[in-house]
Amino acid sequence: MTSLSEKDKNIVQTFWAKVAGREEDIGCDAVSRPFATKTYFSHWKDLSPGSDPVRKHGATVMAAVTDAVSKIDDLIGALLSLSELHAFTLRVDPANFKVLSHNLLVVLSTTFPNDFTPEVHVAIDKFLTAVALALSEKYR
Ligand code: HEM
Repeated sequence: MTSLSEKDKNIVQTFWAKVAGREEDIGCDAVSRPFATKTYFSHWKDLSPGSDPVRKHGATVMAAVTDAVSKIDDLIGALLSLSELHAFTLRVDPANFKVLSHNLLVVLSTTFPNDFTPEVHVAIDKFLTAVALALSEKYR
């Protein structure tokens, strides 16, 4: 398991306080960026970047990530039911978690150019990797 140091955890939690209230915009932007969306979301009426369902889903994903920040000491436990959902019900290829993590990093860095220092970049990257790993738990 990727280990987040106490320092990493503090950096993630401090940075995430700035994200609060902007989850919908950030999530919408991150899931709008081209990735394997079409494969899994073909049942949606409008898949275009920024469409209502994309915006709503962006907010849902970000709410889950924000929740994970508050449970940073037990990410596997916190994300177990979501891992089950993605593995067994949605059958999402876990490789996509990495793509979404990267998209989120890009959006966070451009949304908060001054706060996204190299130190923050490393801590958030480690955190999102740990989230992706926790979401992959039920695939094994
Ligand atoms: C940080 C990574 C992710 C988090 C935290 C996350 C979180 C969530 C949450 C909270 C839901 C709603 C669950 C519910 O309705 O009970 C959801 C649904 C879903 N997720 Fe994820 N997800 C992530 C990554 C992905 C990726 C990478 C894909 C596929 C490329 C994906 C595909 C889906 C699909 C297809 C649904 C159902 C959407 C619908 O039809 O309404 N997720 N996810």
